[in-house]
Amino acid sequence: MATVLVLNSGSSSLKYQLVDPASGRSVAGGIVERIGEPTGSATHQSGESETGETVRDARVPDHGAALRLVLDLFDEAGPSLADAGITAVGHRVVHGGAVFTEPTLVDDDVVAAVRDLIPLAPLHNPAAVEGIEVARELLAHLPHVAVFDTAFFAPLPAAAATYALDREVTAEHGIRRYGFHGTSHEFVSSAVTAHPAVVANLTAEGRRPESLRQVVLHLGNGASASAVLGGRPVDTSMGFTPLEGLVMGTRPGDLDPGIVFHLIRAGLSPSDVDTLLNKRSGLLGMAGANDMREVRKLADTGDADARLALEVYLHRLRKYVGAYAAVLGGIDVLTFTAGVGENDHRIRSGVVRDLKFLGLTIDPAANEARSDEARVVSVREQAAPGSTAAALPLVMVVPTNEELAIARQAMELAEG
Ligand SMILES: Nc1ncnc2c1ncn2[C@@H]1O[C@H](COP(=O)(O)OP(=O)(O)O)[C@@H](O)[C@H]1O
Ligand SMILES: CC(=O)OP(=O)(O)O
Ligand SMILES: [Mg+2]
Repeated sequence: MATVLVLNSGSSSLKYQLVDPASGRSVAGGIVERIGEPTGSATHQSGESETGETVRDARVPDHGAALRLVLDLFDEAGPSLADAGITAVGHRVVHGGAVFTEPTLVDDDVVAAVRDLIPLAPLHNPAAVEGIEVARELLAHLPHVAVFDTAFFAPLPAAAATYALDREVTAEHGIRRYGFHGTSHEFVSSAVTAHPAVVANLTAEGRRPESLRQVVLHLGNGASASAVLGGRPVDTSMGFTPLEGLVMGTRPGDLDPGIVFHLIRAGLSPSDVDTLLNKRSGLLGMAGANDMREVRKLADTGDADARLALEVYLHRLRKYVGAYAAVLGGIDVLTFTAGVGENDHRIRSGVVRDLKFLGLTIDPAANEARSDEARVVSVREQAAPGSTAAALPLVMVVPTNEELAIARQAMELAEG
């Protein structure tokens, strides 16, 4: 067996998985949480069953310490990394700027370039740099591959990627829409294109996959939407940084830039505003909790702030789906993914409920059923007489797997 160790360094967490890219199986994995806070914890899963779980509470000062803890957990709870057939380490890097549009073998120059991009992704790139540096030290015998969130969106059409600013300023500062969560948008939109219900529809209608119009909603702690035509991105909601677009756990998404100047003139420093927008806004700012499960709980007990936060969240989503329907000239498949998108059926029905004019529907039983599989949750009208496939447009739930996508790309590059 040949495996890849995938590291996803977040601002305060380190997620990791040992993946067999050939079978898609996750051999082991886990998460170190609350890095840099007074109390941290690690949860390590040494197999696919719940029983193989080891939990360790400890203060974890930085991402280097987190990786050391992970390697200790592999030593103690297994599986042994020495016998796991690791061929590469894959690193998720959020911002690749204009420099990185493909998975890249890491050397000192690559680390330096990722460090130079820190101002564009202050919540994400510092952790990636730290994770890569420590991993290269502790796992020096292995090739390290960086996979960038921005890569999938590099071919965005100029009309979507360009900000309507002074062209000299945009050129001098590299200002454009880069887009993020690209590994997830690519993985999910490809899974949709290959899904039997979609293939059957295209065949029944005599259409080629190149004409498939998709909107993908990646709703996790960070959240983004993409419009994808025949597998190529044509628009996305995150922009120069991962701040723009949808309402997120701690980020506001779209915002009048005039608010920033107003707050600075009112006495906040640029770094205060940065912290406000990256860490204290979104669901957390409006409702006091960044986790959708907690916001729901509060709303269900009648908390007015939480109810408003949910309305703002849904309103923004409907706006983007409508906008992307206009960009694509219609929607064939609307897909929900990531923590909120995969698990919260009320968000899904809340988005689709008012989009009947686009032909989008929701089947309550299918929508509320629990499953880890890619599935159709819209009403299953027949695509053609005698066909078992539901007619387009479809609403789908497709679990994302950024780790598997990174593992495949890292393996491909490492094996040359
Ligand atoms: N059962 C659930 N119902 C609603 N929301 C959920 C559920 N499980 C997880 N979430 C949401 O998903 C988020 C995490 O999503 P995830 O895709 O793992 O994000 P990230 O990769 O950004 O950490 C949580 O913050 C929470 O808001
Ligand atoms: C780019 C981004 O927002 O990533 P995450 O959702 O992991 O915070
Ligand atoms: Mg994520």
